[in-house]
Amino acid sequence: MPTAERIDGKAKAAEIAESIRKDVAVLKNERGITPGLAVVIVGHDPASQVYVRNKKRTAESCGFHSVLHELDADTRQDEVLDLIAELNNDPAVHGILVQLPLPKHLDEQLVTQSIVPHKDVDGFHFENIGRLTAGDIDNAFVPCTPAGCMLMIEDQLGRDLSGLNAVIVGRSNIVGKPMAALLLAANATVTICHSRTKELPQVARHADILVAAVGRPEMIRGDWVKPGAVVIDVGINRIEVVTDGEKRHRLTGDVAYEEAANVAAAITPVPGGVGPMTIAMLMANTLKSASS
Ligand SMILES: Nc1nc(=O)c2c([nH]1)NC[C@@H]1CN(c3ccc(C(=O)N[C@@H](CCC(=O)O)C(=O)O)cc3)C=[N+]21
Ligand SMILES: [Mg+2]
Repeated sequence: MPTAERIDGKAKAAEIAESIRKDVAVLKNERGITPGLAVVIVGHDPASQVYVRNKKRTAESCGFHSVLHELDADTRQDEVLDLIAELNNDPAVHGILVQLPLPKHLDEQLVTQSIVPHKDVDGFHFENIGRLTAGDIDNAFVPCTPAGCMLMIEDQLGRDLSGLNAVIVGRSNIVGKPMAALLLAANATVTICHSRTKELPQVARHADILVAAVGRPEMIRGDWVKPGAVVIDVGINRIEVVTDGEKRHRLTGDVAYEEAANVAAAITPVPGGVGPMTIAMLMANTLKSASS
């Protein structure tokens, strides 16, 4: 029997969306502002299309103005940059998100840095990364996935993580690095691990807060987890399983859930954990942009 609390990201995200919906009504009534979110997707990757549709649906349920720009996979870089320039200048658009990954012929860095920082609701612009890293968090857009993880960690442990060891497995610009900045700002002692880290299981076992963001299905086993730890599973891996002779796809995280749940105090499931919280934080960032 797993003893850990299952952290319900889906339910928490729904509560956040409900609260945003109320704030949007007030913003419309008092200032005549409707938050606007523009999502740009290039190409036809099925997983990306699922995420983008989720984002659009949630934005509409929050009362936002939501526009989806679907570009062909062979769209030229200058055409993408022209669209972003148009959205940068559109007063009805408060947030711009370009879905990653982009097709190989496009320069992701050039594209993400072309979004004006005050509409960069993904928090990928260097100005927002700089503010976050320098501790000017209130004036930054914080990347949505680590922001969502942080809210779930706060629910478990409070806002001051003094004396606690946080271990992040994964060093991406989108998750690992901003997650480290947020945990550090909350006074945790932070270790970032990656594929070149020696004796990873041993390092992980020191974690009071373990964040898994590697993109390898169920890599983190039960015996990597310190008893009583809070485990945040950022991984979203589609794996093939065979049930009754039929091939199916199943979603799984970077953590072997059942094993870890026997040791941890609390753990996020996949699906229904970090994913929905990521979308909720995108809505929160867009509302913040429209309000300021
Ligand atoms: N510019 C940009 N910003 C992003 O924030 C961004 C991105 N590009 N590219 C891809 C990743 C991934 N991502 C997810 C968001 C929600 C779920 C989500 O809602 N997941 C559901 C399950 C959805 C399913 O069935 O696939 C869940 O975990 O419960 C997953 C993944 C945002 N990303
Ligand atoms: Mg994000």
